[in-house]
Amino acid sequence: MGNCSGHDFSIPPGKGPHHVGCTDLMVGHTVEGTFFRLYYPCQLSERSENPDWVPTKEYFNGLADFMKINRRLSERIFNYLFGSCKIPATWNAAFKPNTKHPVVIFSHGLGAFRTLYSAICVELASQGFIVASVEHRDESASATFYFKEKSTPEALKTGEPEFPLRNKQVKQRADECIRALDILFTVNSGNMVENVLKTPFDWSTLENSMDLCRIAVMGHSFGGATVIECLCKEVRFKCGIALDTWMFPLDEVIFPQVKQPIFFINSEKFQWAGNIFRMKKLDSATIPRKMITIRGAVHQSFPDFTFLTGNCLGKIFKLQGNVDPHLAMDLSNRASLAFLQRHLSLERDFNQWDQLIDGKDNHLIPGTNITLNQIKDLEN
Ligand SMILES: CCN(CC)CCN(C[C@]12C[C@](c3ccc(C(F)(F)F)cc3)(C1)C2)C(=O)Cn1c(SCc2ccc(F)cc2)nc(=O)c2c1C=CC2
Repeated sequence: MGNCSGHDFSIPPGKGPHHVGCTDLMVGHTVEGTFFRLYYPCQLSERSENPDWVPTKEYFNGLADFMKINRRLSERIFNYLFGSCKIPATWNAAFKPNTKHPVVIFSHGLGAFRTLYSAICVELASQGFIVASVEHRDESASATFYFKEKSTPEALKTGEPEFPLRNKQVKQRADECIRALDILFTVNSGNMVENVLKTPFDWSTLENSMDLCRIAVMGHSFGGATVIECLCKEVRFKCGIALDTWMFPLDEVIFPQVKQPIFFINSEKFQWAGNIFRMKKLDSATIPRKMITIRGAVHQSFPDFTFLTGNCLGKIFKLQGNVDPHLAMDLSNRASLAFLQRHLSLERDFNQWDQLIDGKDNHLIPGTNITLNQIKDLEN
């Protein structure tokens, strides 16, 4: 693994039995198109060219804008810190056609983009999943690109109420995840998809490779809200895993329409009573709804940044809590795999981590750290 910034901070490789490949697919030239990064079990290839973690420097500029920091200064800092960072996967490696693979669609958070959750996506692919990490064009990504000017620019104007924009965005995000799923269905049935990006990956090798009865949706923060919206709209998603979900964009009127199991995996530091109160509205006596909290974790414990700076910067930028980043990620990924085995009826050994779904671990809290009376104050 290459060094990211002088120190040896790199994104951990997958722990599963499969080598991991990754490639990009963009269908349609405009902002209405679909754009995602695919992580998949691949054949061992002698050339191990790993793709850059951040695809182009425009993304660093977008990130700077999102964080409201000066572009010139931050571009140099980001390049110094992360410019040489690689994703632990082989770019455009040949797909490994043997069994049918379960599928996960991943939705990034506000200000993020499709490559920032590769520790999660690579782990899932190494365990035999095909993962499509969508790049949203709802103006919630730090940056994205397409090849034709878009219709009308829109962002939150000062004084404008936030909910209507965020609710519109979460609906668009869900549509983009469903469009990505439709494209995977097309590929699986052997039909051609026109990839606007000229990547040397042969998509026809994915024909009949996906187990399209075993599909889950997963996301972080705004992406967690996108999970709930997706489950409501699309029954092909058999379950959802929502990482440190931001519930604000969701209209609670859809909650009774969500019939699939949901797993809320929260950080200890990000959550607050109002947000937990909304998650609890999805509690059900009949449908499996689970929640765990990772002790000492922060919001950034889920995206890749948590691995890429030392403790000092990690603490300053709140990219690391007071839990080891690798431990937090392992707990989240293993609990996720156990939940996916249970609700996609996989024949694997992920049930070895069933205890984590109930928060039975020193570094986990079953449910939430938010005390009930904090939530009760909101009830009346
Ligand atoms: C100025 C914007 N301000 C108001 C919204 C809050 C900005 N903010 C906290 C940040 C993202 C932060 C970040 C990244 C990266 C470095 C770096 F130094 F490592 F590069 C540092 C510092 C800045 C932590 C969040 O938005 C938190 N958050 C996120 S963070 C998703 C993300 C974004 C960019 C990434 F690179 C990685 C991950 N996703 C959500 O869906 C939601 C929220 C809040 C509510 C809903």
